[in-house]
Amino acid sequence: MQMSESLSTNSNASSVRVSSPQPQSQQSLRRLSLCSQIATHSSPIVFPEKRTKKLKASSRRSEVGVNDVQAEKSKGDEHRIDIGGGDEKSDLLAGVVYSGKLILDKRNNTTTASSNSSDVDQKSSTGVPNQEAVDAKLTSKALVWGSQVLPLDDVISVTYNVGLRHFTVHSYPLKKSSYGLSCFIKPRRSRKDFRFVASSAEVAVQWVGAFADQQCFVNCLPHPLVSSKKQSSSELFPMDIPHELLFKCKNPPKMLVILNPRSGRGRSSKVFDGIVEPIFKLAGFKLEVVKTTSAGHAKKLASTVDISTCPDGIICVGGDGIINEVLNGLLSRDNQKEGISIPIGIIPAGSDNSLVWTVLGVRDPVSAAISIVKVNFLLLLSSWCLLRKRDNGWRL
Ligand SMILES: Nc1ncnc2c1ncn2[C@@H]1O[C@H](COP(=O)(O)OP(=O)(O)OP(=O)(O)O)[C@@H](O)[C@H]1O
Repeated sequence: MQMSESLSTNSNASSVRVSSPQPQSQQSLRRLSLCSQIATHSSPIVFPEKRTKKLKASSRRSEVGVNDVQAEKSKGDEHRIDIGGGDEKSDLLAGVVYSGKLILDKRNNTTTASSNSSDVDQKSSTGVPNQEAVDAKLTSKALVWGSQVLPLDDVISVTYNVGLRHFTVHSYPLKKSSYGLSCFIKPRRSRKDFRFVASSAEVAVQWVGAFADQQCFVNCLPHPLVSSKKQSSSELFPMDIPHELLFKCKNPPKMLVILNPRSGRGRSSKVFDGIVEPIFKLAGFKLEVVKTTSAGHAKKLASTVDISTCPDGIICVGGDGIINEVLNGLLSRDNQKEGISIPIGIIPAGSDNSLVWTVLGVRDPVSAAISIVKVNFLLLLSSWCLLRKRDNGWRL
């Protein structure tokens, strides 16, 4: 099978991580743009209607994160990437950062919410599926293969086992039923893993590196045979992360989680442990979780926590009350400047959650977790204060 890959640099790659300090004005602008990203993150991506009758009929079904118009197309069209179809779709398909041939291994794709990245790849066989390679490309906004489009906004991370030809893309696309009147219908996302096979291990590394360039977290794991005690052979399969991946992979964010176990009539711990923490783990986050023991505990924590232990932020899990406590705790710190500079994430797990929905436009815990993973934090108290003064939306 003839493979051809070409690597080009992406000048438009957005950098939304919080690690490097920037001048204050730029930081404020970035935070504002992040807030607006968050507000729109849970909105559905709607591809415009196709011109032909056949595709018009399927346009309702194409309003999904993973765009599957395959069923309506003839088999001859199967491996063609359709770039036409309107501005929004063209927007997703523009700005190619890497392209080549990939095989989607349908045998190993999972939708299990609880399985973690290493489970997925340990379970996978290393054999190559008997399927045809299709044209694939990674743009700054989406992964496209055949006629399928997976927006990068829905991608949490990529798992790669050193030395193998395959890699797995972990995503949380919106369920079809979540579209429509997004103001009234609770958006629902569920996990979907796509296992791709490249022409060689070197090409797989390049694909994974291209994902890393687009701010996707990369779980780099040893070769399955090396990690297996029985068949350990570090000489045959070096465990070292390929050099080209090493410098592209980012340090995972380190955050403090303050969880009110009484929120949401006692359901918040279940929400966090069952559906939220797996997303953060998949994205490589290092979390320290503290469950509050009484009213006022969250405020005390926020007012005294050593910020160097959670340099990337504090995530509040609960309802409006716990957010209120954390904000007040940060404002009452001896070093208030430090307090208002710490990024704050909110996972709605209370009984009402009106604050997070009103201010950030996110109301389900999965979408909120994905927003934090994709843009790294939700709001900054300093920006919040600034914005509240204006009283007309998220502007300076
Ligand atoms: N361990 C705890 N035991 C009892 N109360 C607590 C505990 N931890 C926090 N609290 C208090 O519980 C109050 C309500 O919590 P929170 O707002 O998070 O949940 P909720 O009432 O379910 O959500 P919402 O405010 O959205 O309706 C908070 O103001 C906080 O002071």
